[in-house]
Amino acid sequence: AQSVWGYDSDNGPERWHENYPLAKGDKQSPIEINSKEVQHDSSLSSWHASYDPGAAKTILNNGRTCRVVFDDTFDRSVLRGGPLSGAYRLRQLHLHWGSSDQHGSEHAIDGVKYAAELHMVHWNPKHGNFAGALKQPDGVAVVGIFLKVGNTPKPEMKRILEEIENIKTKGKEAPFQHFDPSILFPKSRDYWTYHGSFTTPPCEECITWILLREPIEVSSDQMAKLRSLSKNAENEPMSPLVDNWRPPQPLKGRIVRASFK
Ligand SMILES: CC[C@H](C)CCC(=O)Nc1ccc(S(N)(=O)=O)cc1
Ligand SMILES: [Zn+2]
Repeated sequence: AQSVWGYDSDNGPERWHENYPLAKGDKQSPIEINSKEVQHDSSLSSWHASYDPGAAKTILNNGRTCRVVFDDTFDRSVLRGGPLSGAYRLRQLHLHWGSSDQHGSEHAIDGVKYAAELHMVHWNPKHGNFAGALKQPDGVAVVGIFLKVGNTPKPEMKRILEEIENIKTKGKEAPFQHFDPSILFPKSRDYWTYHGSFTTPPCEECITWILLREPIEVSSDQMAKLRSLSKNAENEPMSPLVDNWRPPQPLKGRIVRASFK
């Protein structure tokens, strides 16, 4: 029987469409960004995040990623501006990473893959709730931040990585409070934006992607910490949680706009 979707050969991205037909849609994510084909759009305004550190609730390992969950029951932590109209509520953030520093990001820029990619997931409250928002083309907005291995690692990542000890195996969850995720943003607000999908099943095409051009730096040790997470539950055989990324999908004529020249 088809096991639940994942990133292994028997349940990975090449087979998702068997249970999730949207995976073969024509607005799928991630994509390969080719700078030469990007259109600079001077009408794109800058985006603004106003997050309440008190909205952070818990951090969990769901066997596929490490996710921080926020209180999104009212307009408490919101993203606005850029390609968006209205305020989108921050719901969760999570990461995708590789088995080595040379790969792990989902989007690629001119063939360059980063060691990891952090996603901050927001939804449009005009659609009532998250489940309703993912049925709408303007339902969800995800800010993507690339993580690059370098020698001036960003101390702000430490808070998330320190919690990893407490959520080593699938199903583990720990309190994660008083955290403002905007400390993770790089200096530059330059971004690319395009319309796409969840990069995991059910692959709904409801996402306005806002990909930040400037990566944040992490150390190789920090990446090793991320790779010490397991996709198995506590009493199951050890299986490292690595390579939880979907490869780039066909652009199918979509335009990628840049906020910068
Ligand atoms: C039932 C709908 C959905 C499974 C609820 C869970 C969820 O939030 N999924 C999700 C969110 C973000 C991304 S990504 N990687 O940022 O494109 C991928 C999947
Ligand atoms: Zn993601």
